[in-house]
Amino acid sequence: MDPDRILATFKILIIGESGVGKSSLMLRFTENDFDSDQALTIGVDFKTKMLDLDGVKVKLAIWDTAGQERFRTLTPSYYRDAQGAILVYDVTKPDTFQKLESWLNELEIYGTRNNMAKMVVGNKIDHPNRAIGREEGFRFAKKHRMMFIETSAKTSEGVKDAFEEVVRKIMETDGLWERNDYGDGGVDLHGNRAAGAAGSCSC
Ligand SMILES: Nc1nc2c(ncn2[C@@H]2O[C@H](COP(=O)(O)OP(=O)(O)OP(=O)(O)O)[C@@H](O)[C@H]2O)c(=O)[nH]1
Repeated sequence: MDPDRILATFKILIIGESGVGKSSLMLRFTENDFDSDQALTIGVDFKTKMLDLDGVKVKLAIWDTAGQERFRTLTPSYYRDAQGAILVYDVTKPDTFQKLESWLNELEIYGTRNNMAKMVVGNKIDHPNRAIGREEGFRFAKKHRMMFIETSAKTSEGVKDAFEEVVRKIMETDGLWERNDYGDGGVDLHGNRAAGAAGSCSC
């Protein structure tokens, strides 16, 4: 098999309250960058990234939505067909942790795949004003049968692991994903051209 072939494309959502660092996590993961003045998201933004995981290439389409209600549109289409979701809270802001329950509800209402891989992420652990302990985050995730990790988009701690664990979980879940179809000519229609490319969704 051609080692450059992309096995599959996975859609991963990032959800959570405004300001928790969703766009920053996406920027850190896709471009290894951080902006301390990151602008808030209006509507939806997405980026793609190629990932080589244990010798297998997959393409990730990462969707980042506005945390602020008034900038949230297109909700059902945002959730449609997603195989993975990252639910983010800010470890310095207890209200963002408490709101996780309603984000989880939204995921259950609009998600179209019931065995979606879900990861709870406590972000901003570099910050001195931590208010939610690691154990608390872990307990919430365990209660809802989700994975858990703490991160800092600023220092990059945990960010790669968060995305990679979601991808691993998707890959090991039967029926959650399909192989890319290259047709009989073996031409990679989705191929490396898209690697690392970024774009905005106008759908
Ligand atoms: N110290 C610290 N600041 C962070 C971290 N992640 C994000 N920030 C900052 O927190 C602020 C909000 O980050 P965003 O990435 O815009 O948050 P968001 O969740 O996408 O917000 P919305 O677009 O409104 O939904 C920005 O000023 C970021 O620079 C982090 O890990 N540590």
